[in-house]
Amino acid sequence: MGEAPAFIVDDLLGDYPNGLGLKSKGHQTAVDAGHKTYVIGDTDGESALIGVKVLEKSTGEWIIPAVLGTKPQSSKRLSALILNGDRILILKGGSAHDDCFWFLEVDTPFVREQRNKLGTEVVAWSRGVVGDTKMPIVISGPSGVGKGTLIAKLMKEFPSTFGFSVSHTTRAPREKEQNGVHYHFSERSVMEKEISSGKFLEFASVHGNLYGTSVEAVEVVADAGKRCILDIDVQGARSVRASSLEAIFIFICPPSFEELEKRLRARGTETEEQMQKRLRNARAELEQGKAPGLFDHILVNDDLETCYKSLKKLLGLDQVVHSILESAPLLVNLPQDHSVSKIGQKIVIGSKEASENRFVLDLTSLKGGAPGRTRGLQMYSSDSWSNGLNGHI
Ligand SMILES: Nc1ncnc2c1ncn2[C@@H]1O[C@H](COP(=O)(O)OP(=O)(O)OP(=O)(O)O)[C@@H](O)[C@H]1O
Ligand SMILES: Nc1nc2c(ncn2[C@@H]2O[C@H](COP(=O)(O)O)[C@@H](O)[C@H]2O)c(=O)[nH]1
Repeated sequence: MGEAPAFIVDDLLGDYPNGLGLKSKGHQTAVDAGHKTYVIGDTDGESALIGVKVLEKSTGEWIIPAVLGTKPQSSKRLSALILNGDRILILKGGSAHDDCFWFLEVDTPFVREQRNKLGTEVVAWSRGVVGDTKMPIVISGPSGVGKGTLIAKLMKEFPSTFGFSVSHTTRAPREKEQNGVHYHFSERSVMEKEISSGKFLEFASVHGNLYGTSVEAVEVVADAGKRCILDIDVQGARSVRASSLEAIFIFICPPSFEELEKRLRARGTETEEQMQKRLRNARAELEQGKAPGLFDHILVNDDLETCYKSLKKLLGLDQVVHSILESAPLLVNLPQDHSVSKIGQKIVIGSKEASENRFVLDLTSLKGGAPGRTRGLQMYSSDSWSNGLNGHI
């Protein structure tokens, strides 16, 4: 719990009631959700990032919540509205199309889970991505099976489609491994501290070292408009499966245990002792990989090209791609001074300067959310909507 600040919410806000259950005053906005009021914006007058304070209305107490996810940069004109009682849509006036829609999750399953875990008030940011970016892909399997090789082929053939989630690890870098590219190489004490502060989507002790996927690692890929690939062990896959991140889970098997050992030896990156440890763990992982409900697909990596072809097939990469024009989403920057009104799952956004410029933000097909990005937002001009092209009110 924070100290009561030297202001009350009505002093901060109140000039711009807009009929949406929110009040905003330029750099700040306030939204009611149940018995709490969320004050969002320039809350300390100093930070370049959007801050959040929570007023518990029944007690009049102010709470400074733990804020998860990448925080948005502040904006001079913020609008906000509550959706389904569990998340707040924030519109950042004067921002580019890839930075103007954000969701502050206040009571989603992820936030509730983190609230229980951290024992404190929690909110989580998730940037809204316009268009149909597909859900992340988790690739798992024993050490040496060829996960990295398959992922490298995919990234090489489809560089603008896929992005790699760069994990953190306490293991020492191998020759040719670059910090920030293959892994974020970390000190154990630092990584443990970051784990307890909620920075990681999942983490596990693997072959004697800590490995983990930060929320940011997944968000960076979504922000680049790419589909995220995670190369993680079976424990990590289980944690992601239990988390709120929707993903497709693929397990890679070797054709035989002998072949797995041969590949690991031929790679020549491990000492004999480490290799024995990895091979011991591989037996357990191969058993766990078959656990019902954990993996959506199992691929045997015998002949590399055949396995790669199967991987592409299950990711739908062998299908005819729609024309770019057909699938390209409408991307517009948000005017600084804008009006917002909500009709069902559709948000009508108008420009105060050019009244003919009105757009509809359609939230009907939202996917994902914190941790990670909120995908599936659709934008179209209000003309195409009123002409009946995009469904009825
Ligand atoms: N189908 C295959 N046939 C023969 N060799 C392969 C095949 N796939 C990968 N390899 C080789 O096996 C070795 C291990 O592959 P890779 O490093 O991709 O495994 P990995 O699953 O990512 O391992 P780790 O989990 O330890 O990172 C590499 O030397 C790679 O070139
Ligand atoms: N649970 C997680 N496992 C991870 C992560 N990053 C990598 N891994 C797995 O660790 C082993 C060993 O990798 P190596 O690079 O040391 O050979 C392998 O199975 C990876 O899939 C992670 O973030 N979380």
